[in-house]
Amino acid sequence: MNQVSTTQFTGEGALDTTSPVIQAKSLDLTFPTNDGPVHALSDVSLDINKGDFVSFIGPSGCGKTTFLRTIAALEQPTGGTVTVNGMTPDEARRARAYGYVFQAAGLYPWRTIEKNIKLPLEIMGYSASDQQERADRVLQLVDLEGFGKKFPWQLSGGMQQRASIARALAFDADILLMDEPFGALDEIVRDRLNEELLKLWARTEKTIGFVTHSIPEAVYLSTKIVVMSPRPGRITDVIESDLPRERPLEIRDTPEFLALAHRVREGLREGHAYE
Ligand SMILES: Nc1ncnc2c1ncn2[C@@H]1O[C@H](COP(=O)(O)OP(=O)(O)OP(=O)(O)O)[C@@H](O)[C@H]1O
Repeated sequence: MNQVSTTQFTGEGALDTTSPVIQAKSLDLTFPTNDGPVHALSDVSLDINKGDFVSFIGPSGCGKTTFLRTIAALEQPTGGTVTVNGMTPDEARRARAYGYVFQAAGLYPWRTIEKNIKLPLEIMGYSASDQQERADRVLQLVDLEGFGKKFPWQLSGGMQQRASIARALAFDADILLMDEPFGALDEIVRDRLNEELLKLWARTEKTIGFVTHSIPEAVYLSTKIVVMSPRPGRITDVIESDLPRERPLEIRDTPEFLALAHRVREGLREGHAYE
């Protein structure tokens, strides 16, 4: 049977909706340092499709952040290629193809939450009314309605991290890159934010790349779990999750969840055996 083509054409050129949103091919990255070269990524190839929630898990220093930063044009690969929506990472950054959420919320303490969200929009020259409309909408998306006039220090750590997610969403980018956004939070707050992030993902249909150290977090959130080896970071396993998209926290006690967690743990162990 002939496959129906879903290729669409836009004014800016062809956009093939069947091709991956993010595609890494044989990516290699070595940092030159005073103590000699640090080989951070080795032969990393990966396809991320539209609407995927992809987690990256691996030991400390294996290159998870470096991989995310390469996608975001914050690092230059020394070999191989990455494309984002068919563009180079640099072009994708200029096209505002993604929002980036860092480990620390990184909010300016002297600006209110609303003004923190508006800052990048201000720099980009959005009109005052557009800024306001966007700030209101994203505050609602992360359940921070009514907190826009507060200063960061008036909010809990979890709320600050939600504000930083709101800031990353303000551009309406289809891709959200998140580097251990909940790593510094306690378990209970982290659980709640994980639940909220899944709801946000379902509502907005974003494509998400998410770095974590936590096996349960990776399994709970992801449609695809990418297991990496110790430095130089290589991909040792890509696990497609068959869990339903709607996931109450209790799903973590099911045999299906535990089987996935087991496979991730085994993948991490095997990665260590390479050293
Ligand atoms: N700008 C840089 N210059 C030199 N070395 C770097 C640079 N950035 C990262 N590295 C090194 O590259 C390796 C990969 O770092 P990266 O932060 O990507 O790892 P990670 O898996 O995200 O670690 P963690 O889980 O601890 O955050 C590490 O050894 C790190 O020290």
